[in-house]
Amino acid sequence: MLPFARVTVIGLGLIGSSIARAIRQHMPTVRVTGHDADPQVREIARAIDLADDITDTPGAAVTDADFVILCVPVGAMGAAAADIAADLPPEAIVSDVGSCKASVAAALAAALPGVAIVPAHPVAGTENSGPEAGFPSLFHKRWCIITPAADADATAVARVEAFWQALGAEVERMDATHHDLVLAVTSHLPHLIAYTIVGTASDLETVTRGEVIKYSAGGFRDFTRIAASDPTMWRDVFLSNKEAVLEMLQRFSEDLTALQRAIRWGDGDTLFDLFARTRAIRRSIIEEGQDDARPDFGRSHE
Ligand SMILES: NC(=O)c1ccc[n+]([C@@H]2O[C@H](COP(=O)([O-])OP(=O)(O)OC[C@H]3O[C@@H](n4cnc5c(N)ncnc54)[C@H](O)[C@@H]3O)[C@@H](O)[C@H]2O)c1
Ligand SMILES: O=C(O)C(=O)C[C@]1(C(=O)O)C=C[C@@H](O)C=C1
Repeated sequence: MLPFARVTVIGLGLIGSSIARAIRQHMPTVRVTGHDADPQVREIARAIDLADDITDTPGAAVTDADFVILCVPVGAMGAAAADIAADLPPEAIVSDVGSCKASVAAALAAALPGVAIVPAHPVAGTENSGPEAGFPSLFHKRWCIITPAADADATAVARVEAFWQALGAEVERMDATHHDLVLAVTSHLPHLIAYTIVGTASDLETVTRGEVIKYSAGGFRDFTRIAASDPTMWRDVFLSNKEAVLEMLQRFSEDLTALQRAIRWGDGDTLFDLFARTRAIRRSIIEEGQDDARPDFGRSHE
């Protein structure tokens, strides 16, 4: 049995449009309604036939929904939730896909008192944004972490879990604060490092823009992909997950200082031991099949 019959997606960018496409692929009888605050995005969504209906107002999108997923930047979650509050059917379940969970859970609870809220985070994405960047296999074999409050309705949680499993994801439940700490080191800090290194390289007088492009075939190129990620989304992530990111950044700075010292004092053993350990980590990730599902990594995305 399908977990939901009428799903509404608010925010039709990379993640929202991927969810709409994935529902079409995996649950074709489910009615999908979409809304985006940006009229241009709505126009594109209609042109590419992203959903059964694209509404001009958030209220009209949710009037008969049994499941609403907010797919807007984390800083806009509270406003997007407030926009649907008056028109939400009393039995509807609300979720989100935000990259940080504690701040979003607080914003949703404040805007939607009495509503069944089951926050989720599909740990899958790309550096691209907008309705045309999405693809239906984005969530295949990728983690989706759900972070229900301790007193959340068990049936609502099970239905949201079944929804993500139907889209091909592997679901794990986690406490929101723990999620934010884990993701600070596995996702947020790597983005901060990529933004920094690409910014630093382009600021250096000796590395002209031409040379950055010319010599970016190797490791630097991987950083430029991450550093091309959406500025609004990532500004919001760092402001929303401030405490956890600052804690991980402090730890990272200490480790970087230790490496700086090893280089200064010619301590090759320290460098070699770390690099051998990190190589093993990369290899175990590949062996576990947690490699990349993005279309530009050579997999089919239909
Ligand atoms: N991009 C990723 O890799 C990734 C992965 C997992 C989760 N997420 C999370 O998913 C969410 C969406 O990210 P995305 O990459 O799809 O971004 P995106 O920029 O591609 O799309 C966001 C869309 O939300 C719309 N929007 C903004 N405020 C709105 C509002 N108040 N009401 C309605 N629409 C509104 C924008 O017009 C835009 O079309 C974010 O919370 C992000 O943290 C992103
Ligand atoms: O692969 C990428 O481009 C991503 O940045 C995806 C990524 C990640 O850091 O893994 C980014 C943010 C999300 O919240 C989840 C996934």
